[in-house]
Amino acid sequence: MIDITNLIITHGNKTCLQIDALQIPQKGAIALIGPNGSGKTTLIKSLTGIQKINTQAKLLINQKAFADYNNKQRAQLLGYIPQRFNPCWNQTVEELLALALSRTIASSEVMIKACQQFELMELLKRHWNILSGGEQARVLAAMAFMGDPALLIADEPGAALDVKHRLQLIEHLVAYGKQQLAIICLHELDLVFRYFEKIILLDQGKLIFYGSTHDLINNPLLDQTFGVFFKRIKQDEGYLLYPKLSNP
Ligand SMILES: Nc1ncnc2c1ncn2[C@@H]1O[C@H](COP(=O)(O)OP(=O)(O)OP(=O)(O)O)[C@@H](O)[C@H]1O
Repeated sequence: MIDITNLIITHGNKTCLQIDALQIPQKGAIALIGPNGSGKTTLIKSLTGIQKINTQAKLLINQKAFADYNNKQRAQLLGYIPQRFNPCWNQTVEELLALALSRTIASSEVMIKACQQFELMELLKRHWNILSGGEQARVLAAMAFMGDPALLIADEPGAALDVKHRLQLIEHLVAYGKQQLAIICLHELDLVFRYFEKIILLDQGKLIFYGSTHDLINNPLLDQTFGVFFKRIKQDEGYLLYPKLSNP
């Protein structure tokens, strides 16, 4: 479903992202991880068409470059939960959801379902700029899910959420990956190794691992990349990672 070759993103003389080849199938929930500045958001911006890519690169989503889709097709193709969002003016939650709905072919029932799913009913008349960070994150998630996109991308969607809403959102995203493709950038490695079956690991702009969580968990690459020593604690549902700065 996603086919990337020769992707190089530079800013000034710094190469911020270089991916020689990466193919991702059309279903699954994939965690995108890496230290600060490793290129995760740059990859997400490349996938969502926000970042201009080099002319030699091939970046295809369902065999077509993002630029070759029209606006309506893009809305059905892609749902995006950004790290930060500022609406053009200070709209209400209801207006924002209606705007997102108008870009899809979904019925208004889908909007009601999204409101229930993300506990937005009480917030519908509230304006964006008075919402808390976590409330804003739930609105963005609802907007992205409503179109039932083939590809759902989330950039640190749980960062502002309390523990319950964070788990709910991660579970929605992972469940979404059973039918469609969801790529989620996150720093909470415990959640990664508990919920996700596949991982993309970036370091200093390079793709250094793409594969199963099972293959990465005991790989020293994980410790080297993050510059810490992880104690891996096996749980029924996955692994808890306990990081230390020095080798115990
Ligand atoms: N417009 C830009 N101009 C210059 N440098 C940029 C620009 N955008 C990104 N970078 C640099 O590219 C590198 C990768 O940035 P990116 O935001 O993709 O990292 P990240 O992995 O998402 O980091 P974080 O975990 O901190 O969010 C960083 O060193 C960043 O400073």
